[in-house]
Amino acid sequence: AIIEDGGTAGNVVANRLSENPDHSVLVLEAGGSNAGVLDIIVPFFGPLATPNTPQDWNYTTAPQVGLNGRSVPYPRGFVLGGSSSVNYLVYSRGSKEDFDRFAKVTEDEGWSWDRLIPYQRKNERFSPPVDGHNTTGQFNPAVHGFHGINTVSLAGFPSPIDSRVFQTTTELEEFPFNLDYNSGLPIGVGWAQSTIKNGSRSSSATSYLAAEFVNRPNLHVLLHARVTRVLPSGLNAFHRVEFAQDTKGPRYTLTAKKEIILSAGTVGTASILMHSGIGNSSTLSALGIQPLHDLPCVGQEISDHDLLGLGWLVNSNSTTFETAAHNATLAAEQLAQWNNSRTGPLVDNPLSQIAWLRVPDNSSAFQQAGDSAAGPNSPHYELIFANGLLLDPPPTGNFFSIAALVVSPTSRGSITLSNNDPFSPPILNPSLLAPAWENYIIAPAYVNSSMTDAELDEFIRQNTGPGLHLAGSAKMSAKGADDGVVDPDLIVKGLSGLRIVDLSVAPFIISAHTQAAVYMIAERDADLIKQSWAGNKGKLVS
Ligand SMILES: Cc1cc2nc3c(=O)[nH]c(=O)nc-3n(C[C@H](O)[C@H](O)[C@H](O)COP(=O)(O)OP(=O)(O)OC[C@H]3O[C@@H](n4cnc5c(N)ncnc54)[C@H](O)[C@@H]3O)c2cc1C
Repeated sequence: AIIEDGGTAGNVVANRLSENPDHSVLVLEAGGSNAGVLDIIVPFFGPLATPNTPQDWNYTTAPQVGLNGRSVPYPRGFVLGGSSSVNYLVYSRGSKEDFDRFAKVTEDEGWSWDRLIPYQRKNERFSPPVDGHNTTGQFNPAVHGFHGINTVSLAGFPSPIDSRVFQTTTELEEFPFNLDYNSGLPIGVGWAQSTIKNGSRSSSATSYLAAEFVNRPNLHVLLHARVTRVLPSGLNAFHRVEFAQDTKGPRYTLTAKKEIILSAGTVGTASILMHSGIGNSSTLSALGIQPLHDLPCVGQEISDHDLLGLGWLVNSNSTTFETAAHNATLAAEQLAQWNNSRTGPLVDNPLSQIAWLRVPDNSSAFQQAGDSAAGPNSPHYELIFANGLLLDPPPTGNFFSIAALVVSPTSRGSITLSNNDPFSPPILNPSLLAPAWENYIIAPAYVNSSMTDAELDEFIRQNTGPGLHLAGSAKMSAKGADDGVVDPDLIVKGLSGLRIVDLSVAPFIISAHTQAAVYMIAERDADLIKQSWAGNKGKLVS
């Protein structure tokens, strides 16, 4: 099999398929190695890994109507491990209802929460935090996997805001305590869980392609290999892939004996499909691309979360980010501590608690826009609490920050091509904050603001950016459905030899950060692939 590409999902599939020595697997990854890149490895530096770095695709969105016409950077991992190598490490699965909705629209119970639990466990190796503190009361062991491949942990360095955030849960009933937001019932305030192993990032590259796996003789990884197209191999069959190192270099072609598995992420997968002639035939013809398979849903109805970061000046000098940002000697000491013993403030990503919340049931937003969440136990918005101002704090002052995200958006955007050159970036329109509903959700988080509604609206539009969880450019739908791009087994509708395994297949964006969902999707589909290759449809082969 040829797997394009070595991202979050791609490496899962590569690992699982190469468990069988009879399967030969090649991973083609456009970016370079994740090894030795400090901003990737050190959890606290995660937000520095993008944007505009060598490991970022460096996309910029089209002007966003909801953001007063602003275009904003849209990072995606351009490196082995894909976005799992550059993300902010939050591990959140979403609600049970999110996945039960997947099962309903695809008419495949296999995508339901209950049926995905074994795949959560195959992925997750829940491990103690590096400082070895007593984690009783910080998570629910009953809902975690302890023997998987990808390490998940709680914070390993205490923060002065910890007790204050949880004090709120005893004082204000709209912020209830939730022992574990990864139970399928996320509503409330809980301890953040993150993809951290012994004080370093755990990505799909460090876990699923760890030495014991990547050294298998039947697993090959080719870096700096940019897939330009998938090519037909017969009537309605695509088993060939074309790739190149750069725009002027030669194009190479390889043929997969079994399948090509496209895992280039929501942006990359839609782009490759369309450059291959798979998409809306009339739009592709107009760009000079020969249409080969009419699938108008490719690149359509994508969605992302909206993120608004806010900071408050505080009368404390113990905020983690500013103390180091204002003091180069301290920053060097922290890095030395991390280097020497994998302890200290750099062992964590810069957040300790997360709240997943719903707009009150009596909000007028429901009358105007309906309920965008997957169900009554799924959040509309999220608050992330952090002990400092993320990125470039002012030269003086200490801050507390809250990032607010709309996690059940109604807005839908698109990915389209601007020309027929596979090396040109696509036109990326996540349609952030477009319908009024998104503002209704973000605004209640700040009801105490002294701003007028109009001023608040303007502030939100000027300061909101992407949640970076873009999903749904190659949606799965029920077999035989008129819409969608892939069937529930993730094979491209109407074709053989071509499967898509990444977040592009999500029929809805989930109400959580998305890497855990990608791991679940990939683990399940790896099993489906093994079943179909074994010609043994009823039985799991793993
Ligand atoms: C900055 C940032 C912060 C985030 N923070 C979080 C977080 O804290 N928690 C969370 O859960 N989620 C977070 N996310 C989102 C999450 O990481 C992604 O949803 C998830 O990793 C997507 O997985 P994927 O397999 O669909 O795509 P990716 O992991 O992006 O993988 C796609 C891979 O395909 C490669 N590729 C693309 N096109 C080609 C081509 N033409 N040829 C060859 N290779 C190609 C890419 O280089 C990449 O390696 C964040 C994302 C970003 C970018």
